[in-house]
Amino acid sequence: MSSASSSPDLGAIHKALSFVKDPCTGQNLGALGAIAGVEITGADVKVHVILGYPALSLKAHIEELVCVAVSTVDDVASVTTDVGWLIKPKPTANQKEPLPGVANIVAVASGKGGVGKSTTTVNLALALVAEGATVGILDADIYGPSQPHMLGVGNVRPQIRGQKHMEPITAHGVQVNSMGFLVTEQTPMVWRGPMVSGALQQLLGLTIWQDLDYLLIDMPPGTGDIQLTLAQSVPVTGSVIVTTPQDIALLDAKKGIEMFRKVNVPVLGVVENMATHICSSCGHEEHIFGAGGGERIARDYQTTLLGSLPLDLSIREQVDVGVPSVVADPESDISQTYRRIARQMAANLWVAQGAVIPVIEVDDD
Ligand SMILES: Nc1ncnc2c1ncn2[C@@H]1O[C@H](COP(=O)(O)OP(=O)(O)OP(=O)(O)O)[C@@H](O)[C@H]1O
Repeated sequence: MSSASSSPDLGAIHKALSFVKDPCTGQNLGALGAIAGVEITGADVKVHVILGYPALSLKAHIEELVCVAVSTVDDVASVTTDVGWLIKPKPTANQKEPLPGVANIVAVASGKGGVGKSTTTVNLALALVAEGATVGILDADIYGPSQPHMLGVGNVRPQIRGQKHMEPITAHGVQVNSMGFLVTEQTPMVWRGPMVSGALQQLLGLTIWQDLDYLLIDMPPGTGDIQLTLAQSVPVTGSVIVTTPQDIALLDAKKGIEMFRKVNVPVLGVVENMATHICSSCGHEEHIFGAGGGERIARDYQTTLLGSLPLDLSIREQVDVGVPSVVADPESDISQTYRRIARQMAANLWVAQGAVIPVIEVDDD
């Protein structure tokens, strides 16, 4: 900083900002189009930053990075900054019309059943809310619809509006509707892909979603006809694959990645669930389902390992009573991991150009 008598140069400020990297994408804020404005009043500078993903827990950190960078410019006396976010709809490869009230649809899928896809979906949705987004969940897991139960509203039914429209149920700040309200325990067995996709489209279209930045779809497990038809029949903007590090689950997860690539839905990354277990008596850490699987699959398929969750009693207990970890214990390591994964997923969606997402350093904030 030099004399404050003359005004700082705008070009020099932008140059300084070009060295500020967004912690999630690793790209500079200027290249991301995130510098929404620079106001110079005498020697005072105000920088407006608008990110394309919710980043409440990174806000202060990014503001500091911006202030430090701009304060090195000649003739700057003071810097203030304001980091916000605006989540815009991304176009989809299948060019389906966007749903009213929904900016982006993210399908959460797993090849294998029982790997924790629904548990991960609900915690990621709540993590996105905690980071400052408006979020809904469509429970399309016809084999085991569990979202209303995991959100503690298993006994509530959506309100019908004007004969056929449904109001989603809101729980812990997330809007939710479920295919479980349409099916009996027997129906999934006899439904084929087109029938499921028809029911899903109906449910999606007839639910009055309120200004969602993200609608997460909890997909049925598997990579067959049903899942492929689902992925093609709605305007899906991105997908996330949940797997355990076990070889058999990884094999199925690969099929999931291939399925989404086939229909040109960007794979935003892989979440490794039940990666380790820490014994509650002796504290010994074990890789029950094997080690490094998520990282391998992400590397082999040029996608991102968004993060790993441990096999932890609290995760199971908290969804069982309808208060998932991110709400039950927001400051815990587990909740922070869900929030980091959610931010990275949303940031990857922001920069997604096509089916292949570059491998990105996940910043440990
Ligand atoms: N990280 C974890 N630690 C401990 N328990 C977990 C974890 N993740 C999920 N679970 C538990 O594992 C069981 C299966 O999880 P979940 O229902 O989320 O799996 P899913 O992949 O959605 O299953 P499905 O294939 O039936 O849809 C649940 O009882 C859940 O509470």
